[in-house]
Amino acid sequence: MNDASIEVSGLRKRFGPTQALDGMTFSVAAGTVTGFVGPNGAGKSTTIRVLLGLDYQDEGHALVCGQRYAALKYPLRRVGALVEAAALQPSRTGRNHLLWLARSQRLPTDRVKEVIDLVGLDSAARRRAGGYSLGMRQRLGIAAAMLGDPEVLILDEPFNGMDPEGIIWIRGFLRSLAARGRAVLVSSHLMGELQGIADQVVVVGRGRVLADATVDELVARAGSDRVLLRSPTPSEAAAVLQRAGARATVTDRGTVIVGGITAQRVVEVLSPAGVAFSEVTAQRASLEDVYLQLTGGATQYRAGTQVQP
Ligand SMILES: Nc1ncnc2c1ncn2[C@@H]1O[C@H](COP(=O)(O)OP(=O)(O)OP(=O)(O)O)[C@@H](O)[C@H]1O
Repeated sequence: MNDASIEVSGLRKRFGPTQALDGMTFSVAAGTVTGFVGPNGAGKSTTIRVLLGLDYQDEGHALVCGQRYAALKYPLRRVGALVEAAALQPSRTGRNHLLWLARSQRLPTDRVKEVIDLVGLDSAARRRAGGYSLGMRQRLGIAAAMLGDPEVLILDEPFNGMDPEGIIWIRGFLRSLAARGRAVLVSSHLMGELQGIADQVVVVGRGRVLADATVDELVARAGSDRVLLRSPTPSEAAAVLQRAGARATVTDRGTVIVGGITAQRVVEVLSPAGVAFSEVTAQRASLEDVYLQLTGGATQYRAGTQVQP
């Protein structure tokens, strides 16, 4: 395995009655962005905290750059992390916070100006960090993570509190890091945030990996590509398609959802049977659909209701 990487294997961790990690296993290669996604309580933060030596596993191992974080000689030069945007001294300016960090880690203070520019905090860097919005604090946290120009970046929910411009920025930023050979692990509880930036997606639930695949593989694995059909005689259309071996369901809006055959095949079946139709549209399963399928049984908490295990 390449040196600039993350390797998590068989991690188990219990907090009292809660099995937070239950055999968590995955790796992140250099030059890639890996999305780490799962519902609240799935074990993402605990995994990241163990990787960074902020918490200890009961079993398994968690390595960064081939070593335990605690064994790294110059950790900030090897691994940059964003774990808690709020960990700030509010009376300090953003710039002073970074200067203090750089000095305390024996990193060159010239780097402070570079990382401020890198994250677009130039205009706010001399203001007290206590007055920063959550999005600005996230940028400051990312600037801090970048101080040592590390090989590995681990970001826990960096999109939280970001406005649309910030989200676009962070997406481009993470891609550019991967293009420069960095290994990037980015957690999120929203799959959509990772579409278009993650090379690999590790979907987790209840402390273990539910899927570890590329975005395309995940969507294909779900096998839920569908065809939407509009016909003045939906029941007849559905019956003809079912006789041809397709799955066809008439919705309460009078459309027909067809599965198991392509849009072109739908046309080929309906036309000779004399069934009229006004629309035949191929619908690709979205990453969000796949995520919901994968994590449906692993969701611990949903808005307003607690789902029993
Ligand atoms: N210090 C702790 N003490 C007790 N239980 C904990 C502690 N830290 C985490 N847990 C529990 O472990 C489980 C995993 O939590 P974790 O924060 O790792 O999940 P997560 O995937 O990061 O979720 P979120 O998106 O909500 O941050 C949860 O059930 C959580 O309540």
